[in-house]
Amino acid sequence: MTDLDFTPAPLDRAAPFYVAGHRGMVGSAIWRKLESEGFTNLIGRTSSELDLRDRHAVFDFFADTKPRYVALAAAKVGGIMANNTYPADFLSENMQIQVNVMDAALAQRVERLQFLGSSCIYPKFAPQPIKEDYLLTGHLEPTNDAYAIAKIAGIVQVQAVRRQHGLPWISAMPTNLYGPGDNFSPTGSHVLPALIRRFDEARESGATSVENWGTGSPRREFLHVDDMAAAVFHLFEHYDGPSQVNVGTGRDTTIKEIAEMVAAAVGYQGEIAWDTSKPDGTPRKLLDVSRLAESGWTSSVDLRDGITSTVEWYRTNKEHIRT
Ligand SMILES: NC(=O)C1=CN([C@@H]2O[C@H](COP(=O)(O)OP(=O)(O)OC[C@H]3O[C@@H](n4cnc5c(N)ncnc54)[C@H](OP(=O)(O)O)[C@@H]3O)[C@@H](O)[C@H]2O)C=CC1
Ligand SMILES: C[C@H]1O[C@H](OP(=O)(O)OP(=O)(O)OC[C@H]2O[C@@H](n3cnc4c(=O)[nH]c(N)nc43)[C@H](O)[C@@H]2O)[C@@H](O)[C@@H](O)C1=O
Repeated sequence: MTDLDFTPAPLDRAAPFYVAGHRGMVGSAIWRKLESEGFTNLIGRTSSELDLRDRHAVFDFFADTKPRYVALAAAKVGGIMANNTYPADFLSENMQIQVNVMDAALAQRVERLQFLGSSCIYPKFAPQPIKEDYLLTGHLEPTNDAYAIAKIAGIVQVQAVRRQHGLPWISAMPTNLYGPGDNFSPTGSHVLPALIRRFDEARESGATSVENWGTGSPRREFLHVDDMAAAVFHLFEHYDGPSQVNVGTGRDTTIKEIAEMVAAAVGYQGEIAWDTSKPDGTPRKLLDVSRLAESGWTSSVDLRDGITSTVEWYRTNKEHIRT
């Protein structure tokens, strides 16, 4: 694949910048980051104002607002159980959202677009740490194959637009994320918010045992969402290439260790048990983040500090969170 005649440069702070999914955990963090960088023309729509599955509405929206930059952080998102239970929804809704947004952005010749995928695009048993080049070299993890296929299609759409239309769009592949604005639904969420809520409720009720899913032995890499937003902004200004870029910390930990960190952060002192009838998912997915580091960015939020501040955020906001 040939590269484009384009050198990344500072973005124009006054240009219209659409953050798709600006109320979600990642989109809201990107919005905060852009505000702090001085952007004055941010555009956001909730899903009830603009359903991104509605192709005509999306084309009208892009024609009206004519964004120059787009961060595509709108998606149907969930943890291992949600992905495993509703694969048809995860595939169909994500395909519709990303195809509509990218087609409408192409119609308006949007200058810079960044598509967000996920580390689950890589083969279940990929060598660790996982390099960008390992994409499509093996079978996917079955609990999230439908979601992963939609995300892989998004990467290929970005590459195809670059090749056919010469627009310098890019893709970022985040590892597991957490932080303020997360989804704390007991059945639909990812592991960190699920455990924060479960352990905090156990501490409040005086429960002596808490049961988590799987064996606790899988390893995961966790990145704070403020770091993610900083990486997205960095890539807009410093990266241009057809390959997706991994975004993570380069360090992972077992789910058992995560449970112990969360228990300590919330002050829960009872037993930690494991329901091995629930799926473990992929055994390990540690990203190789050297491409991102070479472009000049590394993460900064320490995991224990990030968990502590997320527990504080949860306690302050638990009356209003998504359940
Ligand atoms: N959370 C994680 O651990 C990870 C996330 N990612 C990726 O990051 C991106 C953002 O995820 P995250 O912020 O966690 O997810 P959230 O669920 O927090 O946010 C998703 C956002 O997408 C919007 N959205 C969903 N469906 C539609 C629709 N039909 N029309 C319009 N908007 C819609 C929602 O809008 P509204 O609130 O208005 O309904 C919401 O703001 C996704 O692409 C995800 O795949 C990647 C790796 C890990
Ligand atoms: C970001 C990523 O998110 C999902 O994949 P995942 O990495 O498996 O993420 P998870 O956070 O759901 O689980 C991580 C691990 O933790 C264990 N676990 C224990 N107890 C709970 C628990 O209570 N909830 C959850 N969700 N997991 C739990 C769980 O069994 C697993 O071993 C996919 O949607 C995928 O598509 C994707 O992109």
